Amino acid sequence: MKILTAAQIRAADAFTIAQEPISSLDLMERAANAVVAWLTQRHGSETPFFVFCGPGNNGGDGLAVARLLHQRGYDLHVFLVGAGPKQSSDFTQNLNRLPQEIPVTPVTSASELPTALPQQAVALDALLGTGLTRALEGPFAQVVDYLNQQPVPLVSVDVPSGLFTDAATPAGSTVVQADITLTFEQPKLAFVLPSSGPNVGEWHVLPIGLHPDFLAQVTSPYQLLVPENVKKLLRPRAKFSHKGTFGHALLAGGSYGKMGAITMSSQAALRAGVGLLTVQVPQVGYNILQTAVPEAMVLTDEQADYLTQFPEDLSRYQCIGIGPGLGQAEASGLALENLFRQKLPPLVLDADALNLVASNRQLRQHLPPGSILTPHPKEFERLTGPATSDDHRLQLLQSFCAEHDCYVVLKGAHTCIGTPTGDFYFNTTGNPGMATGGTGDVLTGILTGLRAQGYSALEACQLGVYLHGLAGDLAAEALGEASLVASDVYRYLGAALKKLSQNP
Ligand SMILES: NC(=O)C1=CN([C@@H]2O[C@H](COP(=O)(O)OP(=O)(O)OC[C@H]3O[C@@H](n4cnc5c(N)ncnc54)[C@H](OP(=O)(O)O)[C@@H]3O)[C@@H](O)[C@H]2O)[C@@H](O)CC1
Ligand SMILES: [K+]
Repeated sequence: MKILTAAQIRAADAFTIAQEPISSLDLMERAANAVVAWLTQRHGSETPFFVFCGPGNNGGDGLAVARLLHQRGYDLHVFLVGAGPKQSSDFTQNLNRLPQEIPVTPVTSASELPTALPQQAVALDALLGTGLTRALEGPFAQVVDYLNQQPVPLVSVDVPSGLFTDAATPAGSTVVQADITLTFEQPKLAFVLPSSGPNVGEWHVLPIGLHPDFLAQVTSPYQLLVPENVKKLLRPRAKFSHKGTFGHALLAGGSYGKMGAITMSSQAALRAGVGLLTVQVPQVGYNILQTAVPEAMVLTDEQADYLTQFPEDLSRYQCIGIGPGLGQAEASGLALENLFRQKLPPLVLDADALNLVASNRQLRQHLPPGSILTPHPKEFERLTGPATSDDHRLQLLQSFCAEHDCYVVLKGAHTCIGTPTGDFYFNTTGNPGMATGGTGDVLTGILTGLRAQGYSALEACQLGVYLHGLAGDLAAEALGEASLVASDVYRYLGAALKKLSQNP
């Protein structure tokens, strides 16, 4: 699903109005109906709604929602901020359509607001949407501060007011802290970035029938990984297939005290469906691997406690995953240098393999093209230098992927896949329960397992990142977020694969 800029959404809106055709007022009515359908499914008519409207079309949406909720028997209170000469014509028409019984309070300062909203109420933020041109101040900022302090669910229409959708929101500015954001047709970039995402709360995309021709032809480097698209990547397993059909992966890593990491990667590669798995570990890992992962073949290093070599014949492997539990011994770095000089199958690099690459220019310069790197933000900044903002981080991601012709899976609440062509894919699965040691090792195993099966680097990233999060979601559903551990993620990988393949 494409993530569009405010300008592209305005163009989609204009195209739909001209081509469907539909009046802008009727399109607003459609948007309002979508919001009302969502709200009435979750809140009974005993819930009073307090609707805060700005002067533009976001405020117009709020007024239409208020009228439609009133028609369905809800108790409504409307507050207007900034109405006057600037109000849009659809706002004015919806204000005129508002039934007399709904109390309307114009607000020029916070002192005109009720001391506190009743606890059973829901507040609707329809102050400003995609038409925001500057940081909030005056009555807008006061009302937003007030709303952020109310002990009631705060639902933003389209965008939390004060949040810039596709540019950095100025530091320290006042922004609605929404519990829920109901956004129209397409998600916005600010929703998936770490500094603005928390303002959006839980967000839902409500389709409002913007013209499919426009949405099909508009281009965006930013995409969301959604099940409908990810599912298409899955390859069914044919009846006459055998273990050789599904590739042979090599995982290399582990060191004294860190054998769990490579063990979990191994489990995950197998659960991701790889045909054969060989694991290269230091001697200390031999018994551990053979016992914990009997399905894997194990090769041991000359060294007892850390890796100093890779197998000589690499031609039998369709993908090599390196890094989980590796440690940063100098000899391990040298082994990587030697490896990068060879003709190699596709690589997945994680954890200490990334730290070794970050601290060694040689390694960075000889990074094999087409590799997949899976850093968390700190590891990423070790590779690229510090990011000063979310936007800057995306720029660094784009230039790193282009320069090294590689794929970077930048881990986070909405993990972002960067590609050599400058595209970004944001994940939609996963939960805070997965912020626990070892989930990254599981991801490395999944990616290695998929890549070895013949999925392209981009396909493996999209499928792997989505399934990893989905497995975490299924595990959290069964066990709760707090108790979730990394091994739960690979244990639920089968269920995730099944769920994705059955997605309608
Ligand atoms: N996409 C779609 O298809 C559909 C979109 N729809 C809805 O339309 C919304 C976009 O509407 P919109 O363009 O009228 O902009 P909106 O956000 O209401 O604000 C503009 C007004 O605010 C003002 N203003 C700006 N910044 C300000 C500030 N900091 N402090 C104070 N004032 C500020 C600005 O005037 P300015 O002062 O900048 O000249 C102008 O008066 C969108 O989010 C969605 O809800 C649906 O109805 C149906 C279909
Ligand atoms: K809003």
